[in-house]
Amino acid sequence: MKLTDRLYEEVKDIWKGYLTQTFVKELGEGTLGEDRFRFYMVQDYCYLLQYAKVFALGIVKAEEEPLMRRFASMVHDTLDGEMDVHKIYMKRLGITNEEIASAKIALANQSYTSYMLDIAYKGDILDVLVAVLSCAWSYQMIGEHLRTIPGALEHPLYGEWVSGYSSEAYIQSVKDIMDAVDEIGADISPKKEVYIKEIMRKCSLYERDFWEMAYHMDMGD
Ligand SMILES: Cc1ncc(CO)c(N)n1
Repeated sequence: MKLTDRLYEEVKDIWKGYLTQTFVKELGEGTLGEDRFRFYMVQDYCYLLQYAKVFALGIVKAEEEPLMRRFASMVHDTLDGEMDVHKIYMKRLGITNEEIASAKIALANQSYTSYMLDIAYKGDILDVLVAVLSCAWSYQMIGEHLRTIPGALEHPLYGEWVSGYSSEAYIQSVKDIMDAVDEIGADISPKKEVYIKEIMRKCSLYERDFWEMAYHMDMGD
């Protein structure tokens, strides 16, 4: 079994739960309140800026040019691929750059991004990759699930989100991360495997909390 398969085994129960969380369910059904989605967009934009920095730490820690380039393209995929979806929504929802720049980051968001950055700062290349794996891969799973709901792709507001997170380009960017995890993590010790499984699990729990935070528009203060 590949390392990514073993990591998936660790978190699959948590991931299944995402599909029944109110934010994700209502997003798929198209009934999610626009105010909740707007809150999510602002927070997720802030989240992705930090997430891009986690990849950037991969560039810093990579010893060889080809690996540096792989992380550089992950930074690019985030800032100029995934965030294109956010930019479309910002325009539509009237979220300005000024609003983003002065937005306060919600507690659950701050805790999650601080955790990923902490793991990445103190760890190695594999830790960097595993810190972002749950985020990227679980969004693909959610996108692919929501896509099967009749009308979800055509929804005037939420269709773009569903198509973005189930697109060829997004799936390829997740595959790049998974391939790197399987290559770099091919011969790790049992002790190291326990350590990265814990990262995977914590990030998956933070994802669950992020969906809850978004639905309740909860700044945590
Ligand atoms: C909170 C969160 N997790 C994962 C992703 C996917 O990168 C995202 N955009 N936001």
